Amino acid sequence: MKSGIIFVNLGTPAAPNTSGVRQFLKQFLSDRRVVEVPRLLWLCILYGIILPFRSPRVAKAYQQIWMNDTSPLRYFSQRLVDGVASQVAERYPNQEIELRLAMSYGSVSISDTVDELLAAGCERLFFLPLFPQYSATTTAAVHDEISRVFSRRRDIPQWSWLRNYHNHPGYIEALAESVQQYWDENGRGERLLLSFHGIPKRNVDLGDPYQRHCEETAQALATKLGLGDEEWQLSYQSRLGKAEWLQPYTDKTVIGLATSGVKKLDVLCPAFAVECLETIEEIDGEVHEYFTENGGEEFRYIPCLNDSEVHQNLMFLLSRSFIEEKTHLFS
Ligand SMILES: C=CC1=C(C)c2cc3[nH]c(cc4nc(cc5[nH]c(cc1n2)c(C)c5CCC(=O)O)C(CCC(=O)O)=C4C)c(C)c3C=C
Ligand SMILES: [Fe+2]
Ligand SMILES: [Fe+2]
Repeated sequence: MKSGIIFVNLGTPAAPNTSGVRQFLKQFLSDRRVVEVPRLLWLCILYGIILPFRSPRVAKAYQQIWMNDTSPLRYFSQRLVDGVASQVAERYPNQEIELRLAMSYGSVSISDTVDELLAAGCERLFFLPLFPQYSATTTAAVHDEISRVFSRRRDIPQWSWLRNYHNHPGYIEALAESVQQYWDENGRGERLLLSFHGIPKRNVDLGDPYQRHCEETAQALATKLGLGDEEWQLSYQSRLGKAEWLQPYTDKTVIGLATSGVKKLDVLCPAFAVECLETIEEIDGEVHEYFTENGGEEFRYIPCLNDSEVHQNLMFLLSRSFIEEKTHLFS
């Protein structure tokens, strides 16, 4: 029986220009899972302020980081999936398994990817959102889209998904290995800052487990690296709008560390499977500058897992339970 594995990332503009970014932001920020502000008020803010003013500014930022004719997010995600596909082909030579990358927003959509795999004869599908920590803003949005796609079909295939892997030993090990390798090559900073993408605090108050997942990832990684409480810190980045988001904020934390005399700071962004605008431009750009402007000397950004071998191995490991699952034998 032919199977399909669909890795899902957030999405990225089709082109690094104002119209490409506008189209991407429009789709992304219209999703009720992402923004829970009352609809009419939000549409006024989105169409009156965010789309006209933010799109050209963000387009410039994407131009700075665009690589190999695409965004780093798509580039590294695709290379990661290609690497896992090679491993799967090698380890399961007698099984027909197709691997694809799809995006929650922009192309290639989850809907087109499912259509393609079903047309190719896949009878079971596995979705693996590249969000280690569950949040309704990202993971549930993927689930909504999967449900929407199947709601239009009469014959729904056997399908499953991986909801989260924030404390999977393989994920913690992969992060620890990546940090340790960075330290082996560059020495250690005075402090390790673990900066996660933020969400509004209200979402957590209403039951989103994201903050707990981030804390569990951070604690497990610190334990794996043998770090004492004074040697690491957790913070939340990428706040948008005026409402309170999860605290402490990354920018304020970094300024605080610099002004309190930390000269050499290591920074890792564990919520991002691969490099993107929020890591390259925001963390290694803006936040990096805040550190040096306030007395810090070395801001050392540790890259995401990207398309590294440890990351490919982790994704292979996370896919294996689906590949070897026996439920399809009953159909
Ligand atoms: C409005 C609120 C936003 C929430 C909530 C949010 C949650 C969230 N996002 C990611 C991962 C990524 N976000 C990225 C870009 C991005 N995010 C928001 C807003 C929210 N994100 C915006 C407006 C943008 C676009 C850039 C900008 O205008 O600043 C990206 C990068 C995409 C790329 O192509 O590089 C990622 C990845 C997570 C994990 C998350 C909640 C847990
Ligand atoms: Fe985001
Ligand atoms: Fe941002």
